[in-house]
Amino acid sequence: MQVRTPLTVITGPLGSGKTTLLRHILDSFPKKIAILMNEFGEIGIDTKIIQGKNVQMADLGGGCVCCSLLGEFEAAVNEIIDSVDPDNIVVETTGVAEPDALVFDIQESLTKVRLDGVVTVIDADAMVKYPSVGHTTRIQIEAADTLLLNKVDLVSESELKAIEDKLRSFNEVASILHTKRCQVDPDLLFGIGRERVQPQPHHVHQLEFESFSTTSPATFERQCFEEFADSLGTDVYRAKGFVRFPEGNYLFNFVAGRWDLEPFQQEGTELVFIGKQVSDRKAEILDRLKSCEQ
Ligand SMILES: Nc1nc2c(ncn2[C@@H]2O[C@H](COP(=O)(O)OP(=O)(O)OP(=O)(O)O)[C@@H](O)[C@H]2O)c(=O)[nH]1
Repeated sequence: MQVRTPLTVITGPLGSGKTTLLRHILDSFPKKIAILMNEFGEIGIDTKIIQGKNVQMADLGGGCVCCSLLGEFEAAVNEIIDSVDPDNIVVETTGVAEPDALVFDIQESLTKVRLDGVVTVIDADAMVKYPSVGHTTRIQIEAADTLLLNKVDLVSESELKAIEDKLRSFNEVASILHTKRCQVDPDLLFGIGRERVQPQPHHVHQLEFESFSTTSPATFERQCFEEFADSLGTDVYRAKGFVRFPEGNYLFNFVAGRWDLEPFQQEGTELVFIGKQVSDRKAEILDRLKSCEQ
């Protein structure tokens, strides 16, 4: 009988640290890992961040793996097993995905894998800024075997305790690990051997978030771009991508009003903007960005 490949699902709200966790796993876990990514937004930014790390990748394209891509998902899983025979498969879902349907599908229909565990990354800073837990986040918390309470550097001890109590009220069994930049021993995430069975979900998933993207061959003036980033907070919840300044190329990440720039080898400028009614502000945001071109 063929041994089933263990599959781990990484889920969690937009910008909570899922890609940061993947990068950490790839740097620190000495196994042959294959990654499947599902992104929200037209350009696969995360795929490009992970590429080059000597890892086998499959990009599921735009959309939400929870509701529209299950057939494509199964085909990608089978192809990756047949072509590279990985020790572990890791699936990163988009921040807007509700993982219960995916978990059900893996447990019920996928014959070549077994669900090893679900890791949900939670943004402690966002939980303080937006304390009411939305429907999608709640499902992500409930599905978890491991809850990574991430970004602990941005909140106080008492805030952390309150968040932990809230997580516990939604999920009594998951282990809760506090992390900064998802620095966790990968052995704690793999080999879980999940036995909890997911009942078939019956949700109709309505996307709350919209996104748009832009690309540009231009070089941007850094100070102007930083002012542009400071101004994004009211319109955008999440933005990410690559931007070219005179001094080099950078990875730009914006989550809930905070942003950073990290030197990154990726030519050109391509950015994705995600927010609740972000399409209404598209023209204005792109005009402000264009004014920073050199
Ligand atoms: N201060 C702080 N920032 C963090 C921490 N972990 C991640 N970040 C930052 O949070 C931002 C988003 O991280 P990502 O790993 O891209 O988040 P994600 O969950 O993959 O985002 P989506 O795929 O868009 O949902 C980046 O700027 C990270 O550097 C942390 O523990 N502390």
